Amino acid sequence: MTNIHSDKILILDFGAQYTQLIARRIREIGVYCEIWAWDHNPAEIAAFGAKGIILSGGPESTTVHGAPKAPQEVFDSGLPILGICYGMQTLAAQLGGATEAADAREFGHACVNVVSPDKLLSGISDHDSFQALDVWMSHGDHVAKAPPGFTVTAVTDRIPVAAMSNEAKRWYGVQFHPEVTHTKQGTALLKRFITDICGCQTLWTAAHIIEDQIARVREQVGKDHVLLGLSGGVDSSVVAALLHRAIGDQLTCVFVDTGLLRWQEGDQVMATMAEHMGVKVIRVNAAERYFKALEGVADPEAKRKIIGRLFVEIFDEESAKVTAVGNGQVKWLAQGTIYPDVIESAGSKTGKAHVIKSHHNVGGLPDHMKLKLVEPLRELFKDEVRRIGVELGLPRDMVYRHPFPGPGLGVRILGEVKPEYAELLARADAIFIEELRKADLYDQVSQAFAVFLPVKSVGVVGDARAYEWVIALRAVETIDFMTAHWAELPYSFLGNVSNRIINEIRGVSRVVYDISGKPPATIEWE
Ligand SMILES: Nc1ncnc2c1ncn2[C@@H]1O[C@H](COP(=O)(O)OP(=O)(O)OP(=O)(O)O)[C@@H](O)[C@H]1O
Ligand SMILES: O=c1[nH]c(=O)c2[nH+]cn([C@@H]3O[C@H](COP(=O)(O)O)[C@@H](O)[C@H]3O)c2[nH]1
Ligand SMILES: NC(=O)CC[C@H](N)C(=O)O
Ligand SMILES: [Mg+2]
Repeated sequence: MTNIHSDKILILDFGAQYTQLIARRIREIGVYCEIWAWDHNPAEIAAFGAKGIILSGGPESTTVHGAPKAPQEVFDSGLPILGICYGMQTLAAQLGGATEAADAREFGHACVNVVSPDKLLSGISDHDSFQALDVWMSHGDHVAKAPPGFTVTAVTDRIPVAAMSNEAKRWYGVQFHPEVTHTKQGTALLKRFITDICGCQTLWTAAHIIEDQIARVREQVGKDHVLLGLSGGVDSSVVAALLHRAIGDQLTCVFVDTGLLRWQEGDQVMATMAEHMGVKVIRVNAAERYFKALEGVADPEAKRKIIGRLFVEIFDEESAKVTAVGNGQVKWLAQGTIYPDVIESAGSKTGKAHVIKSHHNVGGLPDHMKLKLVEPLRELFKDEVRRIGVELGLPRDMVYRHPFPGPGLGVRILGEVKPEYAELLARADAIFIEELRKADLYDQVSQAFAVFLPVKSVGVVGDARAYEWVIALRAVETIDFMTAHWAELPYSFLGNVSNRIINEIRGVSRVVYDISGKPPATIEWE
């Protein structure tokens, strides 16, 4: 980002899936921050002028020889340090404590008992009668012994050190993840660290981010014409509004009907766009092309790559047809890529995270693209994007729509994609969404959809044997889509949806409900 007048926090990234989330929380609190790889040139640390340093989590293990370490400059800086998960483990390992890999793994919710409140933890609790925190954990290793000079400030019933600190040095460590929303007091803890311990002022706001991005886009594209992949979803609609404001008629949008969209979505998207956006949109009907390219392909990553490649091919073709405004050339492809797309595809700037799945708009991009990318939301999260959308004046319905992945039904039909499966799934999905709206549950879940399982199961329909497909329903509650709870929808509601799907859609004999959290499951099935 551009130079701004704000106190700063430096995050050193050890490759956690959640590193960007730490940055997000800090920006939400109103403080500017940057993420650097843990092995970034340490000589730059002092010059950066941070008021505090956060060491992120990460997939490596400090118990293995050659594990990543915080550079000595971090300790020499005299700044407050907060180690999170791996970050705390490396503090322990580097400062004379001990870590071990044991069976006491913790994934998901844990209750942390505060045994010796310090400046970070004092007065923060989820319970009235004793001081304890409901937190989110994701670790296999743990700190077995705090280093000299450190006090163990919290424990769980599974691990001996859930938090520790050396208050004289202002060095803190937590095994849990304060940055994820499922750690209830997480933001309070981070705020405590950033404002009370590091002494930062909270002046970095959402309006700043819009201004900053508009300035950056103008600088980046100059007088060139930009083509935007517009899906009708939240992210690309917000990009459309942002670019419209930044570069006006130097923008043309392309909406691709992949045949893998929600039921009758193509028409709806075109209607909404014409009504609200006031930008030029070209619709490309490409269903046959997608089905043909996906024929016989069952592997999720392979499917994602094919879908991504076709998107880019189509954008490339369309760019040749556009009558460009400005200096007469389409040079840029804009996309509504947001941070979760990037991090799960291991495209993070620091390159330390592991691949979870290749989002079509990130991992799926071919090496030699004719167009260059403009992705103003690339470092932001969904709720930040929504706030920006509201600030830019987009309609509420559009901004609060459930997200829909670019590969669409392509990753919700497990295994090989066939047109008949897509139709059946789109219809089942439409029933589920319609019922959610009717029951006033749509806004209470963050994302809901149906999944097609290529599994046949026996049923009895009108006294006759049926041997048909299975539909899974998925609904989750989440703020940032990085972690999620399955939604506890009422049984009667689920029963009703199941009845409708089985009765109204020929070829489905069974409906199941997905009760997996993220982690370990992802939101989409592929
Ligand atoms: N059918 C499509 N036509 C054109 N571009 C698309 C299409 N689907 C996805 N894209 C591009 O890929 C990007 C990523 O898709 P993604 O689904 O994550 O975002 P979105 O559709 O804009 O928002 P949402 O997450 O709310 O669905 C989009 O922002 C858009 O640029
Ligand atoms: O545009 C997209 N292209 C993709 O390839 C893709 N894969 C997942 N998603 C959406 O991202 C969020 C997190 O999903 P996962 O937990 O399945 O990774 C959820 O909201 C998913 O719907 C995608 N969006
Ligand atoms: N999330 C983390 O930082 C995990 C740290 C380390 N890899 C462990 O499993 O304990
Ligand atoms: Mg989408």
